[in-house]
Amino acid sequence: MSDSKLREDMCFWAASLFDRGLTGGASGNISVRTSDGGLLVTPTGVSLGRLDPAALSRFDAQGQHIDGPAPTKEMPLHSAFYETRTNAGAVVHLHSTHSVALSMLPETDPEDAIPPLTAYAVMRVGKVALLPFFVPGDPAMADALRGLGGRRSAVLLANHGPVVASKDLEAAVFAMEELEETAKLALLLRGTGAQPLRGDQIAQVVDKFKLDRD
Ligand SMILES: O=C(CO)COP(=O)(O)O
Ligand SMILES: [Zn+2]
Repeated sequence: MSDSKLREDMCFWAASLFDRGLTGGASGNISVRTSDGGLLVTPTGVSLGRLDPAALSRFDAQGQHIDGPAPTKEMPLHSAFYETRTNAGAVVHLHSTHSVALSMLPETDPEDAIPPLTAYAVMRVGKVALLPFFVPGDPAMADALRGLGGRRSAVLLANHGPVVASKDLEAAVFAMEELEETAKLALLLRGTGAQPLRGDQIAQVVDKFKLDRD
């Protein structure tokens, strides 16, 4: 995909996420792999609702900032995803309300923070690791992600928000939408006795769509 199309797509999806209330103010950030092995990254301190395609941060394949404004302060976290999941083509981080709420509940399983309630949660999100709280921009967040060895495509930062990596930007946005909707369902259903999918039902989905879920 051309650099200019990637820039347009980033602005389109960022505005779409912002307009749907999935992240507010100047929260959240996005990065996308370019065809030369570099990255296009949202600048720090900007609203995802008002990105300018001509004002994105650009990195080369060696990870050097080559032009555009200063990148998101979560660059170490984004880089850690690309390092550990070599087929990742995009990373999206938001402060979406229901996921943030779930990250604080004592019953949230740190190994499986977004329960497998629906087939699409299993297909698009998989198991989500809950990482501890870090101050935004702390490079220790990247070390915690590296500790997962690339086994998870999505993580939930405690008291902060979700981060998703996928093969391209559209897939990362779709996975993020599914993650947030599943977190919303989990909160709505709290205390009702509603059942997540059983192990054998998850296995059917994993088998049919040839997923990797360990
Ligand atoms: O969500 C954010 C920090 O976690 C937003 O930070 P940036 O504006 O630096 O991208
Ligand atoms: Zn954040």
